Amino acid sequence: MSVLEVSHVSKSYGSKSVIVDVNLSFEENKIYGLLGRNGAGKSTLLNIITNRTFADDGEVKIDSENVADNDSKLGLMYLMSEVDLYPNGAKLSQIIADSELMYGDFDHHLADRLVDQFGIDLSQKFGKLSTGYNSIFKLILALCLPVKFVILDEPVLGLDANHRELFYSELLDSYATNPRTFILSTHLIEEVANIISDVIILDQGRIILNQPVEDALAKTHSVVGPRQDVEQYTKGLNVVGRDNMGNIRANYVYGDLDDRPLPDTLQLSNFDLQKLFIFLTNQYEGGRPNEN
Ligand SMILES: Nc1ncnc2c1ncn2[C@@H]1O[C@H](COP(=O)(O)OP(=O)(O)OP(=O)(O)O)[C@@H](O)[C@H]1O
Repeated sequence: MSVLEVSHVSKSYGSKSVIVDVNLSFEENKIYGLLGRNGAGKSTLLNIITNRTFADDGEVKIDSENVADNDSKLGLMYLMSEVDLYPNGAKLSQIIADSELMYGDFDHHLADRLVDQFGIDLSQKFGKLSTGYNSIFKLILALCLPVKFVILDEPVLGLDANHRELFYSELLDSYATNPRTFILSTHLIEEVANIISDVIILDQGRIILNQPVEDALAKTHSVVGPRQDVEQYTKGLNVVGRDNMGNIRANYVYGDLDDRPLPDTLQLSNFDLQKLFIFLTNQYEGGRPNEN
């Protein structure tokens, strides 16, 4: 069982702390969603994990071995990001051949299907690809290389809605036939909410949530009804957001409810991951977040 562990990792650029004492454990065969507002530090963290950027403090290990300058461990991860690692003049088929030399087995069967479904021509030169096809090509590499940790930073950048749907369905298909660990960093929370098993929220370089999606959603409660009743019922609870609709008030609670019976005037339901993300990342703006 391969586990990727991030321990006490910190990174600053000049006087700005970008990653602050981050501890994370990525277990085998899970699909993690790494979420965070612009500038939260997601790309920096993924670059540190894959040894493309050096941390000031802390370490990244796979199965208890440090990954820094450790080719056998680095070869277990593939980071797809908007940074292009391939020469503009290289043909896509050549990049696939070179990647296969570097990583070992390449799933040509899956690649052929993806090439066909996305309609990409492998005789093209990398530098001539449109933004969307640049992402599509790198996604094909990510899904077909024999790595245990597939790390995707903004995977659907530039993809149209049809291609995004196709990618999500192919990702799930590929995961089902060949379970491994995926880390998806994205702003399109609604699109990945049903795909990811675990959610990690990074805010100003700190982890403010790290849980199975199911557990996180089970702690979301929207309490709707007359303003006074809502306020009374949610007093003392962890109210992370509020909405007003005329005389009707919605208070959004994250955490456990207490044993008080729900008054007849109030309606209780759960709310979704995107709302939770917005509330938590607004709440902690400039403040001191707590893990979980
Ligand atoms: N090479 C660098 N030099 C200086 N500052 C940097 C560098 N790389 C990143 N930063 C800063 O670190 C912070 C985090 O950037 P990062 O790209 O990791 O965030 P992100 O969460 O991926 O953002 P986005 O969602 O907007 O892509 C930002 O304030 C950014 O300006």
